[in-house]
Amino acid sequence: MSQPTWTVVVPVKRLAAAKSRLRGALARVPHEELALALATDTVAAVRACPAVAEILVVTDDARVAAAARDAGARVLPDRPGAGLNAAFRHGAAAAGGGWVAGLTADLPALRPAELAAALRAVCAGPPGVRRFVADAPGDGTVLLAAPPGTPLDPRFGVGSAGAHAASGALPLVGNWPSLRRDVDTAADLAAAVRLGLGPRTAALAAARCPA
Ligand SMILES: Nc1nc2c(ncn2[C@@H]2O[C@H](COP(=O)(O)OP(=O)(O)OP(=O)(O)O)[C@@H](O)[C@H]2O)c(=O)[nH]1
Ligand SMILES: C=C(OP(=O)(O)O)C(=O)O
Repeated sequence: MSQPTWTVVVPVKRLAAAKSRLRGALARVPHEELALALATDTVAAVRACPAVAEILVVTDDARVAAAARDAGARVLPDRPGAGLNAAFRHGAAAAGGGWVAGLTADLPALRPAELAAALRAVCAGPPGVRRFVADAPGDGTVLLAAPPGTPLDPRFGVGSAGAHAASGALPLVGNWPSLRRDVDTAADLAAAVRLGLGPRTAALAAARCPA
């Protein structure tokens, strides 16, 4: 069987408001540069994943939109402007009915091979069932995936791993440290440094060690 090709939806908040818990994590690096680097490295890693046919970045930020287009993504406006899950639903609705995954934009250490392995595991799993990858601590979600004909039905937010499980999605259990390493805090950034950052975030971190 040939590998299905995926549409991956990546919502990104306006940079001025994004990643507020990370503010000040790299001394003298402007916060918006760091937030932009995280999203750019995430999108570049998705673009390098052979299972992915299209990336839909949902954002109202002009700098994010430009970087996303440069990295090969299609950009959608952040409609209806009602938060993260609404942005995921908007992207999924534009995806055209195939295999769809929602991914957070704060995965600067993401390795394309780990994303490919997770997407393969979805395809090999039970038909018609949504699957999710919990973040490294285990309570959040980095990836939610739905087969054709199954709504993505995102439940991202605090405690989203539990919310996704309660809504009928099944966890994926692979050893994918770079996929699970979302960066919300300075400590998360330090953990991502240890895994190996994408080039844009690495360039910022090289000058300034995270606290
Ligand atoms: N398009 C869009 N993306 C969002 C929205 N809210 C969060 N995101 C994105 O969703 C991903 C995960 O969200 P969080 O980790 O909570 O990121 P955040 O809200 O920027 O960070 P904090 O301010 O620290 O809570 C990040 O990549 C955000 O950019 C939203 O309202 N619209
Ligand atoms: C939005 C989420 O991410 P975070 O925990 O990074 O805020 C989530 O895990 O659903």
